Amino acid sequence: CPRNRTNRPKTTVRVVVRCRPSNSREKELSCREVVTMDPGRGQCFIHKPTAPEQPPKHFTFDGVFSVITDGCVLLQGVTEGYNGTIFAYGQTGSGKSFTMQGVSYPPSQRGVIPRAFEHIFEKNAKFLVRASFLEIYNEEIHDLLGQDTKQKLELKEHPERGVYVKDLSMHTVHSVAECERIMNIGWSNRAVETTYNPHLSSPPYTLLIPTPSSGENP
Ligand SMILES: Nc1ncnc2c1ncn2[C@@H]1O[C@H](COP(=O)(O)OP(=O)(O)OP(=O)(O)O)[C@@H](O)[C@H]1O
Repeated sequence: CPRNRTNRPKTTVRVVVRCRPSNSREKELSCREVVTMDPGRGQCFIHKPTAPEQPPKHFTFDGVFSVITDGCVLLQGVTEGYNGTIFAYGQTGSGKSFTMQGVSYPPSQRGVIPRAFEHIFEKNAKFLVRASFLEIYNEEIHDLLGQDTKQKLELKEHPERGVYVKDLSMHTVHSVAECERIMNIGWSNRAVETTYNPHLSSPPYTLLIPTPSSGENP
């Protein structure tokens, strides 16, 4: 992507598309894959299966991935003191959770979150890291790491801190393993398993908020 002299991306918002392979249900239904990717050009092509002679529609993004990328560009900014957010957007079952969490084996399929944790705790990096994990479901906020995950939390605004969630628990983490432990607790406390649940009018949104601040990690 275009970069300035400090090697930071020029734009503050980058849109990256990831395409997942067909799952077993789609294979059983004999669904055809209609999306192809050109990661080199950051392009994504949609083919019309009923008219293969027609040129595909193409769309250009900041990045296009058929495999997981890491969050290092974002984390580089965070460790320099900037705020950063990864916003995973897509219809249910499109692969948001998989992209963020991934699987530990094969290593190429590890998610953005564990890769980002490793980047924060990599050799020589000294940060105090606290993490929160919340879910927004039916316009209610729940703390996935709180004592009572069913308790509704309130969104507040502070003149200096900005927007924050009142009483959201923060957990100090010292290692990648601790981050993974709390991430797993958070995932298991989610309200519902949403993939392929067409009856949900309002799907839940899950936010993991690691907060590095300068200073020794005690
Ligand atoms: N890149 C991928 N490679 C292999 N399997 C994938 C990939 N992406 C997603 N999947 C699989 O597809 C299924 C749906 O993915 P996932 O649960 O991440 O979707 P989602 O967008 O988070 O859905 P929801 O909004 O319903 O929570 C899962 O079984 C997941 O393992």
